[in-house]
Amino acid sequence: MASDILIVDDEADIRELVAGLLEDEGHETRTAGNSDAALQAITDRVPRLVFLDIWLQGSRLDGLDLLDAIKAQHPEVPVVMISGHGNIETAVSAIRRGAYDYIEKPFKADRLVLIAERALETSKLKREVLELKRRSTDFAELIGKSQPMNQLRSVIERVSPTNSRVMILGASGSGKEMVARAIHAASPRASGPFVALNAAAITPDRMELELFGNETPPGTERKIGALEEAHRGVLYLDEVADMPRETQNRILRVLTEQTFERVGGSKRVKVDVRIISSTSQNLDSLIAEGLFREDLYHRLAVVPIQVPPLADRRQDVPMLIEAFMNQISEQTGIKTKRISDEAMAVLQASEWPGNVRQLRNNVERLMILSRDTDADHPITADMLPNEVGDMLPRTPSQANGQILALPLRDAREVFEKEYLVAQINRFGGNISRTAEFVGMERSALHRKLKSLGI
Ligand SMILES: Nc1ncnc2c1ncn2[C@@H]1O[C@H](COP(=O)(O)OP(=O)(O)OP(=O)(O)O)[C@@H](O)[C@H]1O
Repeated sequence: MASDILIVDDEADIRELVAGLLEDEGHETRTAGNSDAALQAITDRVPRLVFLDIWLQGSRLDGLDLLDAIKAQHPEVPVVMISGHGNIETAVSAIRRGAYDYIEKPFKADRLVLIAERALETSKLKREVLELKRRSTDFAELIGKSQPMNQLRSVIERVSPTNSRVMILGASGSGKEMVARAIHAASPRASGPFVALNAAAITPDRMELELFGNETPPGTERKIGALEEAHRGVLYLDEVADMPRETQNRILRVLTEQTFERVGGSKRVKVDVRIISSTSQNLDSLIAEGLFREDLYHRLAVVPIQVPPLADRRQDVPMLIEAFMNQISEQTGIKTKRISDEAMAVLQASEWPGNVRQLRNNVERLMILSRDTDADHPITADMLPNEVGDMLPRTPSQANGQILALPLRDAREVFEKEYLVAQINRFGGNISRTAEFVGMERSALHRKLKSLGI
């Protein structure tokens, strides 16, 4: 796992030795010979790990004071103390003050590398735990075998290894963030961070702070912005169209210059971040209205990816329901249930304007509401939440009572047409499966469709 490591020691040969050993392991290193240079390096970009000498000769702050200063601003960054022979006690007290570990001079190369790997791994795990807690979902895998899903998967496979900026377009709840995570997981940045920022959930006045972080007086904790946090990883800008115009201008600068300024700061911070953005809005009209910068769109959407709404891949509904049931059962201990064919037909035919998220919420509701019913009793259509029934497409003839104005023969034809169109949609255009379900021979169904003009 390549990481940005800062080595602080007053002796140049120790600095070079440590840096050389870590670089041989594929890490990126920076060095500082005194406390001010170290603080400056941290200000330039927050490292993932610091090696810090306890005795910093000729420095404004000694090692322990510098440790305090680093911990005050960046409690999450692990610091490994480098101690001389005679100051093990000081090293132990450093651990009480928040150092991750210490290494004694003269040290063996293996031990140094091992401590670095362990410290990086621990802080990565901490980040991941935080991230998992924050995420409402545990799914790493995109579920669905429909043609639109297979197509989406192949686009993800092709775009992941590149460093191209991707813009994910699709309705709310359709799985845009999951796609972004899948790209990250399959990319060379997989071991780096995935930082998500939802522009729709942040007030415009906090936007810049969240994105760029700030600079505060020494000794006070400062906010690390999402861009800095995502160094060597991916920054996911969710609902990018909700970004204030002013922030759009600044993002555009970041994209052209690969550097940015923190709020209240004057220095340029350099980062290596792949940006994946998403929107559920129609960007063309926002661009036409002057609400979204067209040049920013072109920079962000080097590869646009469209995520299909659930209504365009109804065949995936049973598979999604099964996966959600298993997942919810694992999390809550509620047993999974069988769903009757009739209830499944309703679930598959519904419109799902809130897409996969809405489906998942309904599965959860269903499981909770039916938890006390007999385990062998399947979920039937009358047990479905009203919300599901309300989403069934209203056929035009039902909607305007037209059918009542027709003789039986014509009414039957209207009904057959609407019924078959709905079934074909439900099975994603697959005639064999539709025929099987409606109880007709495939060839008979073909003839029927032809005679009805479908
Ligand atoms: N193909 C899929 N397989 C499994 N779960 C999915 C799939 N698509 C979406 N989900 C689930 O649906 C929910 C919504 O997905 P996600 O947050 O990725 O959607 P989104 O399009 O980013 O939503 P929003 O527009 O609200 O940000 C999550 O719980 C996610 O796990």
